Amino acid sequence: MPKSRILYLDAYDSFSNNITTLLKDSLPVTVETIEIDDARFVLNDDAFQHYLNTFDAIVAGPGPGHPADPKDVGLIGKLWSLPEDCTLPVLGICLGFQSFALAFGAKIERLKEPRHGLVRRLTHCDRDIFTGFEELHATHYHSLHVRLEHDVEQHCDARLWEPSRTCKQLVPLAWDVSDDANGAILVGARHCHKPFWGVQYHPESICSSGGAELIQNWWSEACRWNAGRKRRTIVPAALKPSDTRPEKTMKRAAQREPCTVHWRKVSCHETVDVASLVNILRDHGEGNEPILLESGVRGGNPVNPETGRFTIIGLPEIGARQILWSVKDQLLVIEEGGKVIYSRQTTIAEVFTALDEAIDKRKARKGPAGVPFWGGLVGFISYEAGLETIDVLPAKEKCGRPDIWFVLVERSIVVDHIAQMVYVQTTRDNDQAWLNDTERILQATADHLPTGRAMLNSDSAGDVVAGPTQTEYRTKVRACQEQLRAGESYELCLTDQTLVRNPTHPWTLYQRLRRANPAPFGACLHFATSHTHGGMKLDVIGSSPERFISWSRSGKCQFRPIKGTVKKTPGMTKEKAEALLSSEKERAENLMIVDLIRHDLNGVAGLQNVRVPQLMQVEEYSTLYQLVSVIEGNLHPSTPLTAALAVSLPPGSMTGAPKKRSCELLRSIEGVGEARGLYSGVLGYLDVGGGGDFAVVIRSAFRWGDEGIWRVGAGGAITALSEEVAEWEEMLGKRQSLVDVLLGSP
Ligand SMILES: C=C(O[C@@H]1C=C(C(=O)O)C=C[C@H]1O)C(=O)O
Ligand SMILES: NC(=O)CC[C@H](N)C(=O)O
Repeated sequence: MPKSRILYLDAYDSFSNNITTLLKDSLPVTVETIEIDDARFVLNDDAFQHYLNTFDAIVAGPGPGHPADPKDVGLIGKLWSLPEDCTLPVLGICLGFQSFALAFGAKIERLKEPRHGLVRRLTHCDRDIFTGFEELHATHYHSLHVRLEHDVEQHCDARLWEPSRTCKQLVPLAWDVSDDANGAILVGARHCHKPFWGVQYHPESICSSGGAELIQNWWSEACRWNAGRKRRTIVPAALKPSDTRPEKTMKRAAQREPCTVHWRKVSCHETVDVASLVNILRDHGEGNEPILLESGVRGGNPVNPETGRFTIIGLPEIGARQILWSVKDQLLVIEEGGKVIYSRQTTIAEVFTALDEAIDKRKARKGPAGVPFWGGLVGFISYEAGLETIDVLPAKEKCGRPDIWFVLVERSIVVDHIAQMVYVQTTRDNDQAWLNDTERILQATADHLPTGRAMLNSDSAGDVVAGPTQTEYRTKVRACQEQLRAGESYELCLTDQTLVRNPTHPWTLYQRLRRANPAPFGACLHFATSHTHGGMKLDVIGSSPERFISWSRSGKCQFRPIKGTVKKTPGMTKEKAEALLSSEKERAENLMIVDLIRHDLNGVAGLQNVRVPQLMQVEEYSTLYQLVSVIEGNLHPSTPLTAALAVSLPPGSMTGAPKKRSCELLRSIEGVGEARGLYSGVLGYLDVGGGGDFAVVIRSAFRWGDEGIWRVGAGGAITALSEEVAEWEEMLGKRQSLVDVLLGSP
């Protein structure tokens, strides 16, 4: 027997994949998803009705915007007035519920205080789709609500469960009566005789209880209705490939013979000082700048042993292969040996395929066990490249520099800060001489690497060239909150840029930064092309605390979003920070991003078992306390290397939710004359063994060679509960360590 079929109508929400996963996990069904503006159906009601006949039921999803705006609800708006013989059971969630209620006479109004990421206990009628629940906790993401004109004063009044005078067809099923500011809010209802149900909360959220049971209750009701009507679902003919939403994966390159990693291990009796090691390697190198991805150390221990155990020093040869792409000209360029060896206009999806193939070609099966990087591609993907993956156009005049830039690293040194071990590695054949030499140099110095005495070259003071004023920033916070109140977004990560001029050598500046703010994702890199973009140069110094994504060679994929920040002012302790970060505001900010990242992960084809092993724990960094969650899933061995990365850009912690609408809004609110660029993008590596690790580019500065000016981005998540001054101060706190370093006043 073919499985029952549910259609999911996606209103461009950042939680949709969590809902479809919940449906698939809780019911014996297949789920097909289309967007609310699917071009096959928006102007063709016959085709839509024909298509609907191939389903047993529909879930109309949540999303940004207003249910009365056809652009926001699209096809969802057509469900409520279908001809009798086409009607089928629908569950509306949030926006979907509002659209349903609006169609039957309810008023949709703004809440006095929007509720985004807030978890509340519901009062329900214990029947219909709410049968069998004792306590039900519900996560809310809404600014608008359904008003039925109940003239009920008492929350325990039996009339709560009766239709109101003005809206006789809607039967209330659940309320939230815990909200003093907003009064009683309708959170569940059904139509008195049509097969329409709706909830105003998110049953799929990690913090909602009873999601699966609610869905099962609804499915039983839906099946009963279908059986009562003897409704027959038409089994669809085999769908043409163009009829299904393309899976967001790319082709996998054909398997080749595995490459070999040659390596040596040098043990050190003292803590390895990375700066000294880099200085030695620079002295002995061929003039090329090492690429440093450093795990910061404080008092001899990694600042975060879980994400920051290893330091990677890439030693690309002069003329090493580089892969570049920019949003503006969509040109994929490969340079090698100082020449352009490939150049073609491509979509960003093809760039990911090119990166996959570049690694597949060099795939290694064996190398030092436990060392996460054996060689591979090191580089970044800008925020604007991320926007491209979700069809948000960055203002083109803001682009033009490389948005994706990776350099091939064949020789590398990896420091294991816990085992006090240094690995010398090469993926080149016939590289024994280099291995021997480097091992010898490290052996000779290993036991007396000068700790913490790295030489600082001459340096100058810097000056701030441009940056936001408090008034400007606060105006932008207000603009964000107006959008939040209107239901256009649940959370917006507002950012701004400060420009600092300082001609000091980047390596000197980085050495200051690593001492002032050791971080698990420290970075110092210098990239340069020979031809592409007219001979482009880039310097980055970074001290990011935030992992975006990592995946192990065996396919364990992890995200570690940070959301929630407390500055280390005098007298601030971890206990006090924990108390502050346990506030509803901070937890709501974090929860929204956890749900968003679960959605991103649930969207990776073949990925299984999305879980949240750590929900909102306080972690301590040099200058801040941060609230951190961990989301994991298992990648299938056949999943292309960059698949999970490609579907989850730009990082949700730098956008807000829902991601697409929030990015569109931020584009106009931020209005900075420049792209965010590397800031808010990701930086890290793709390893020839099959793993990868990328940080979110924050607490970092970058400089394009032609400018001599460092850009420091900083910002924070704005929610309805944010306070203007506190947001301004949070932004200052986040940029401070970088600005201090660049001004020369650590
Ligand atoms: C926007 C920044 O940081 C992001 C926002 C955070 C927040 O709102 O609490 C925390 C970490 C980052 O994801 C930044 O550092 O500039
Ligand atoms: N989660 C949602 O679907 C939100 C619906 C609507 N945009 C609101 O804010 O009320």
